[in-house]
Amino acid sequence: MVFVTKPHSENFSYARTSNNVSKLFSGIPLVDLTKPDSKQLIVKACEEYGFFKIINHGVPMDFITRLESEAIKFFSMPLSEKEKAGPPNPLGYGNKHIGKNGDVGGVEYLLLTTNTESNSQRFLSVFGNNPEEFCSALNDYISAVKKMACEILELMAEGLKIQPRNVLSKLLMDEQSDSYFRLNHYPLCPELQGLSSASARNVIGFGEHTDPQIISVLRSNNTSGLQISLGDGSWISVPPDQNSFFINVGDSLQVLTNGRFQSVRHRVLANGLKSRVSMIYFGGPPLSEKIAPLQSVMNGEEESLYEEFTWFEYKKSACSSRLADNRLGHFERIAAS
Ligand SMILES: C=C1C[C@]23C[C@@]1(O)CC[C@H]2[C@@]12CC[C@H](O)[C@@](C)(C(=O)O1)[C@H]2[C@@H]3C(=O)O
Ligand SMILES: O=C(O)CCC(=O)C(=O)O
Ligand SMILES: [Fe+2]
Repeated sequence: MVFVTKPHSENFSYARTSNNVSKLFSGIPLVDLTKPDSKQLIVKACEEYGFFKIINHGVPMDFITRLESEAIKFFSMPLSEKEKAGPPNPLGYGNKHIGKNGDVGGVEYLLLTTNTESNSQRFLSVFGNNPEEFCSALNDYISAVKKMACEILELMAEGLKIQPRNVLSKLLMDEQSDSYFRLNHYPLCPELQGLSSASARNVIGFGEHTDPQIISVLRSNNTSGLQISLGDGSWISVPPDQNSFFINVGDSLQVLTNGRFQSVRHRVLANGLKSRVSMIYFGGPPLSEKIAPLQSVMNGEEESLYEEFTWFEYKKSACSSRLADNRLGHFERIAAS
C-alpha cells in the first residue's frame, strides 16, 4: 500500500491563474462542444487549470461501452494470462509498477500505441478466442476519441486566435504521431476497509504526475478517485462521470503555448468500495517534432521560456524520470537578469 504525505484538502480551495494570482476554485470547468462559446471556455480552462470536462462530445456511447466491456474481460483473466502481454517495455501489461524507476500504485494496466497494426502483432495472442472483438472496439474508440481531441485542439487554436486552425491538431493527425493508449484497472482495495477515513483517502492508485504529451483524453466508469492539483498543495476530487470525457493539458502543450496553458498535475486514489476502469488517449507529436513555443502565440518581444528540444528528446528524458518529477524543469530557460 502506498500513502501520500501531503494533506488532503476539501473541494474548496484557491486556484493558480496565469498571472499567479490565486482565486477561489469554483468547480471543474465544463465545456459543451456543441455550444458557440466552447473555444473561449476551453482557453480559460487551459489557462487556469489545464483540465476540463467535455459534454456533447459526439463519441458514440456504443464505442465506449464496447471497449469498456473488452477491458473488463481482459482484466478479469488470470494473472498468468495477462502477464503474457508483459512486462511493459513501456508498452504491454503492467501490474502495480508504473514506468521503470520504482513507482508503484494499486493499478494494473495495458499500455498500447495507437498504431493498431503493431498492437495486434504484439499483444493480441493474449486475447485468446476473440482478438478481433478487442481490436475492433479499440480501433473504433481510438479513431473517435482522436477526432474529438483534434476538434478540441482546433477550438484551442481559434480561441487563442492563432493560424492555421490545425497548427496543433496536425501533430496528432500526422502518420508518424507518437500517441499512446492506456487501459487502467484499479481493483477494489479491501485493505481500505479497515482504515480510518483520513488514511483511507490517501492510498495511491496512480501517483501524482503531469502527462508529457500534448493532450490526454480520459474516460472512466462511475468510480471516484481522480484528483487534480491546484498547484498550491491542495487536491480537488473530480466527480466521476461515465458519459463525459476529461481533458488534460500535457507538458508539450504547455511549451507550445509558452506557458500560457499549464499541464495539470493529477493522481488517482484507490477506492475501497468499487473498482475503477479508465481509458486514456495520449495525443503526442511525431518523434522528430521540435517542441517550441508557436510563433503565433508569442507577443512582440516575448522570449521562449524553454530550451529547444524534440519530442524524442523529451520522451527519453521522461522515461528516465520518476512519476512525480517536474519533467519540464530540465528544459526551462534561466531568465537573464
Ligand atoms: C514513471 C513513468 C511512467 C511514465 C514514464 C515515466 O518515467 C514518467 C512519465 C509516466 C507517464 C505518465 C502519463 C502516461 O500514463 C505515460 C504512458 C506517459 O507517457 O508518461 C506514463 C509513462 C509510463 O507509464 O510508461
Ligand atoms: O486512470 C486514471 O484515471 C488516470 C491515469 C493517468 O493519469 C495516466 O494513466 O496517465
Ligand atoms: Fe496521467
